Amino acid sequence: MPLLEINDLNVRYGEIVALRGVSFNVEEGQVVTLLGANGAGKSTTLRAISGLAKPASGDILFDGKSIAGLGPEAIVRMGISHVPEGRRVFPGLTVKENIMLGGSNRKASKAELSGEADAMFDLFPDIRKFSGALGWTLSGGQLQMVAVARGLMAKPRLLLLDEPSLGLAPVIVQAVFRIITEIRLSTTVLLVEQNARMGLSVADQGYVLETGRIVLGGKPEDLWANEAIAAAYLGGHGKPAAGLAAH
Ligand SMILES: Nc1ncnc2c1ncn2[C@@H]1O[C@H](COP(=O)(O)OP(=O)(O)OP(=O)(O)O)[C@@H](O)[C@H]1O
Repeated sequence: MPLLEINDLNVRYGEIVALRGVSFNVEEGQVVTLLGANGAGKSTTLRAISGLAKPASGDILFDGKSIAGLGPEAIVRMGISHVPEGRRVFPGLTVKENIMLGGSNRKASKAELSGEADAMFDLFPDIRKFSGALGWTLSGGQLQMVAVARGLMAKPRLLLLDEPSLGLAPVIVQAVFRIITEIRLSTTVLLVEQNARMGLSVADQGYVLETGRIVLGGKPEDLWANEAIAAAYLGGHGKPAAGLAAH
């Protein structure tokens, strides 16, 4: 049984149809990457899974149980943690306190959460020096690491990661993706990325969304071989980008 099963999912924002008949599975232990241009529906897919967007129809099964329409708190308690785009951190708290907040869904004591947050800095050494600081100024990459560390504090069975590379310099993107390769050793990951090269480099399976529909899916090596993946990024004109073709 897949850990996550999405069947014929439709999501609307008022008149706007954001997802049309989206179906795919995520097997336990896999990294699955959703690719697609701006507005294709990638974030909406994650929002529907984590309970932030209500499906108009279709179903979402997690570990065999329907979670479609449940609220975000119930869903996080079941073991799904969502790291949204935008890396929101709370400026009135230290970096460590920001990370500890991610564990507030669990029954763990403050001391346990504190110990686990300290251990997170082994995975994210770049932000260790900010651990206890107030009034910190973090770079985009460091904010992203705080957001991912916070998501991991929920000890999720499934981590939803929305565009972790957005706006980051290439060297920082590589650091973030190195962390994903470590996370995947213990956690199933559903990743949204516009950076196809990076997104597929860590994936077992990839899907391309276009205007709310899955137009292509498969193993990374098969997707690379298909010009449609380039087309998805070039507005559907089918001209392969040099970077993609060179893979
Ligand atoms: N809160 C909202 N209200 C109305 N329409 C929305 C809302 N959020 C998203 N949409 C619309 O739903 C569609 C899918 O958006 P979504 O954010 O899921 O795409 P995306 O692939 O994640 O793109 P991006 O990378 O820009 O976030 C788009 O047409 C978008 O304009």
